[in-house]
Amino acid sequence: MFIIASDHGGLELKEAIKAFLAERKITVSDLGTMNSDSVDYPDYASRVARAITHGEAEKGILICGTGIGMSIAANKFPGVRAALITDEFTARMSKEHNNANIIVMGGRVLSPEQASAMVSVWLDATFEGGRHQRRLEKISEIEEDIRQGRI
Ligand SMILES: O=C(CO)[C@H](O)[C@H](O)[C@H](O)COP(=O)(O)O
Repeated sequence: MFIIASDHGGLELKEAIKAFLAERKITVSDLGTMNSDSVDYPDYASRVARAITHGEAEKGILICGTGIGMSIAANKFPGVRAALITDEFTARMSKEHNNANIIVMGGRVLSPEQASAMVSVWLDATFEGGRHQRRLEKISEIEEDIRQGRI
């Protein structure tokens, strides 16, 4: 499953990305927010990140004003690799090197055209594995150390 969420600062960009994905016949589930009322980004980061942690979704998109708060919150969840991307290069790297299962963007930073191109690059890219897999395993070891109370 592919899921998306935003706060009020990312609402407009979320709608633009949903329209772009619909054009490409890609199904995405919208976990909110659904209107421009002010909300708290950790609540929406949690909806997407929790689903990734529990294996209920394979990939997600999060959008707030800058993308910063969503990134901080989402990366608290085990197994989540949420990448704050800023352009097509970081979008591609986030998959090829980091195997990001969530991309995060700033609704007050990017135009709909920029963001759609970045989503497209991320969806089409492939994780390279190899040395990058070794590095991801080290991140998983950090998570395990935290779980076991060693950190
Ligand atoms: O998390 C953020 C910043 O780190 C997001 O940009 C939020 O969307 C932003 O903080 C919301 O700000 P607002 O003044 O409450 O609209």
